[in-house]
Amino acid sequence: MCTSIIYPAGDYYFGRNLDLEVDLGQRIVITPRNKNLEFREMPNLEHHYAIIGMSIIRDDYPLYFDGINEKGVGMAGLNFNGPAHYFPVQQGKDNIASFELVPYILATASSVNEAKKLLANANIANLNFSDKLQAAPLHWIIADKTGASITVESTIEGLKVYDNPVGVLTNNPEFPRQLVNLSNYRGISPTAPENTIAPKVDLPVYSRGFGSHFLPGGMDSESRFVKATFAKMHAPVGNSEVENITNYFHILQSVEQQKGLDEIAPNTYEYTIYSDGSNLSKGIFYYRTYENSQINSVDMHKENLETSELITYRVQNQQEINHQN
Ligand SMILES: C[C@H](CCC(=O)NCC(=O)O)[C@H]1CC[C@H]2[C@@H]3[C@H](O)C[C@@H]4C[C@H](O)CC[C@]4(C)[C@H]3CC[C@]12C
Repeated sequence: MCTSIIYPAGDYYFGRNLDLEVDLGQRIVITPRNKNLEFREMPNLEHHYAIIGMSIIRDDYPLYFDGINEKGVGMAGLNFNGPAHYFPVQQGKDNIASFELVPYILATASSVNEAKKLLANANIANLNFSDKLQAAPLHWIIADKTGASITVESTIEGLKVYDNPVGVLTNNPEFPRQLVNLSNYRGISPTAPENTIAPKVDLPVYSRGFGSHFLPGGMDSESRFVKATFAKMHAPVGNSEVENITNYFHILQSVEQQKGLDEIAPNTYEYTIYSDGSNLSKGIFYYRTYENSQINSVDMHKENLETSELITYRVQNQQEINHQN
C-alpha cells in the first residue's frame, strides 16, 4: 500500500510513501530535457520538461514510480489492484500505456490544468513494458505548485479524472468512496470535543488528544487516507525549508508501515521502503528510507538539464548514527 500527499507550506511539497514487501532497486533518476522519450503508440518526445523522481531504468527507459517536473507538477502511481482496468489500443485516442503515464504527463504538462487537457482524450492502453514487467494495476495523483490536485483512475467504466480536494491518495476503493468514508470522520479534531452525548453527565476529558480518539490507525488504505488527511490538514507551516520538509516527513510518517505489521503472505510483510517529497517550486527532491532516517536531497537544478542521457543517484540506504560520546 502506499500514501501520497501534497502539503501546503508557502511552497508546496509533494511525494509519497512507497509500501511494498520487496525493494525493486529504485534510484533517483533525472530525465533531462533532451532525453528522447519513446512511447508505444504516441510520437516520441525529443525535447520536453525535465523530470526528477524515484524510478527503475529498463532498456534506457525511466519507469517512474513518482516524480516531479521542472514546472512544479508532481505525479505518483499507487496500487489500485481490483478496480484498475486498462483497455485495448483505441483508434482516435491518445493511447498511453500505464507505465508511460508518469513520464508522459511530467514531460509535457506545466500545471494540473494542462494535465487535465492531456488526459481528456487519453486511453490507458493495456500494454506491458515487457513479458517480465507486466502492467501494474495503478491509479495516480497529480498535483502542482499552486496546490491543485487531481486523481486519475482507469476502471471498467473508463478513464475518470477527479478533482482531489484533500490532496491525498492511498489505494482502494475508488476515489469517490474514499471521500464518502472521510465524512464519517468529520468530528475528528485536534481539540477535545464538547460533551454532546450526555451534557448533564460529568464525562471528564481524561486524556490529551481526545479529539482524535476515533481516528483510524490501521495499515489499510481507508484508514491511511483518513489519518494522512487529518495529519496534513492540521500540520503547521514552518519558517524555513528545513522546518517544512521536516513537517512534511512527519505527516507521511503518521501512516508509515513498520516491518512486521502488514503480513501479505506467510512471513512476508509489506513496509514503507522509502518516503519522498519534493519542493514543487524549487525542484529539490528529498527522501528517506526505512533503513536510513536521514533526510537526503537531490536538487535537479544542480544538474545540466539541457543534456540527453538519464542521470542517476544511488539511494542512500545506510543508517548513520551520530554517536555523541
Ligand atoms: C507496487 C507499487 C505501488 C505501491 C503499493 O501500493 N504497493 C503495495 C500494495 O498495495 O499491494 C507500484 C508503484 C509504481 C509501480 C512501478 C511503476 O509503475 C513502473 C513499472 C511499470 C511496469 O508496468 C511494472 C513495473 C513497474 C516497476 C511498477 C511496479 C509496481 C510499482 C512499484
